[in-house]
Amino acid sequence: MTDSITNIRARIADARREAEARGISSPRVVLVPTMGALHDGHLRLVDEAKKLGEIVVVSIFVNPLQFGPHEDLSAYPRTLDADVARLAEHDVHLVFAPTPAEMYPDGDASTRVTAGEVGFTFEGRTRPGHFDGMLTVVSKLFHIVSPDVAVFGEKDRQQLFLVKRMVKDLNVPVEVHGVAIVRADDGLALSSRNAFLSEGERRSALVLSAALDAAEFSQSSGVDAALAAAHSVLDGETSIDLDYLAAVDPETFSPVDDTHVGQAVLLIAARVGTTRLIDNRTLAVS
Ligand SMILES: Nc1ncnc2c1ncn2[C@@H]1O[C@H](COP(=O)(O)OP(=O)(O)OP(=O)(O)O)[C@@H](O)[C@H]1O
Ligand SMILES: CC(C)(CO)[C@@H](O)C(=O)[O-]
Ligand code: BAL
Repeated sequence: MTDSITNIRARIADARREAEARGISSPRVVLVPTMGALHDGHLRLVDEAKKLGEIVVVSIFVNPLQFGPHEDLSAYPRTLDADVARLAEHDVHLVFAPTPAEMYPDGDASTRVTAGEVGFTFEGRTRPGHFDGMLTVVSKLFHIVSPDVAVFGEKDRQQLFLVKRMVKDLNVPVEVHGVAIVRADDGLALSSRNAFLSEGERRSALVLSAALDAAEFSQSSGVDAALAAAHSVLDGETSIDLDYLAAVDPETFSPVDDTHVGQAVLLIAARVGTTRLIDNRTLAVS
């Protein structure tokens, strides 16, 4: 039996040959990396991927390397059969879903990609090692699939920043494309982890996007005013446990102060019950 790494490479090579036979001289391979439990946010990434190239590959792998010892690795939702069926309905047939043993035959990866300073802030501060694990697996996926383009969601804004920086720092020949956050009608950013929320917790979780809405409303008064507006929504909200609320420069991911003018990204992370959620909004501060 061939392993899924050998298999996906052969299937991508076949897809290239088929596209060339149809007269497409240099078909572009577009990779959408995911951890599965697919929702409409993932499918938006797939729709973007289809616009960016002729051969779309979706990877589904819950990467142990990016989970801390007390995080939700074992509980993380795994719905592979439903995911593959949903992708087939979207005309995506190249799904790379390796086992941990295929990705880490030695049980671990001694060689890692490190995220540097930004990897220790915000998500990285609460989840030490998370971004090294994430960049290491993304790097492996890039080597396995050899995509021309890779698509990531802006919901994981720090991740997108770090992947773009890795590609630049290491001269990886992949174009990284970001996709805007897909939200439910009530404003909650779609996330696989939303499946963990009870009805009440889901209602409480709406305060994250409400805080970002308030900040956006005040963006013309500067960074401090935007942060204060967000805090006024969060203050006294006992049903969530705020991890961070901060404004960063999208070019550097460094925190910005009230003198900052131009684009700033407001980041928020909070625990709702036992579920940790993140969200963000790009503001134009003046
Ligand atoms: N609501 C969303 N809008 C846009 N992109 C999204 C959204 N949710 C996830 N993505 C993107 O999909 C890709 C795969 O993410 P992942 O499989 O971890 O799903 P997730 O919903 O972010 O799950 P998690 O609960 O782990 O945060 C990432 O690039 C992520 O940013
Ligand atoms: C990019 C990724 C698939 C790497 O495991 C993961 O971090 C995710 O789903 O965002
Ligand atoms: N969606 C980012 C992957 C993670 O939380 O581990």
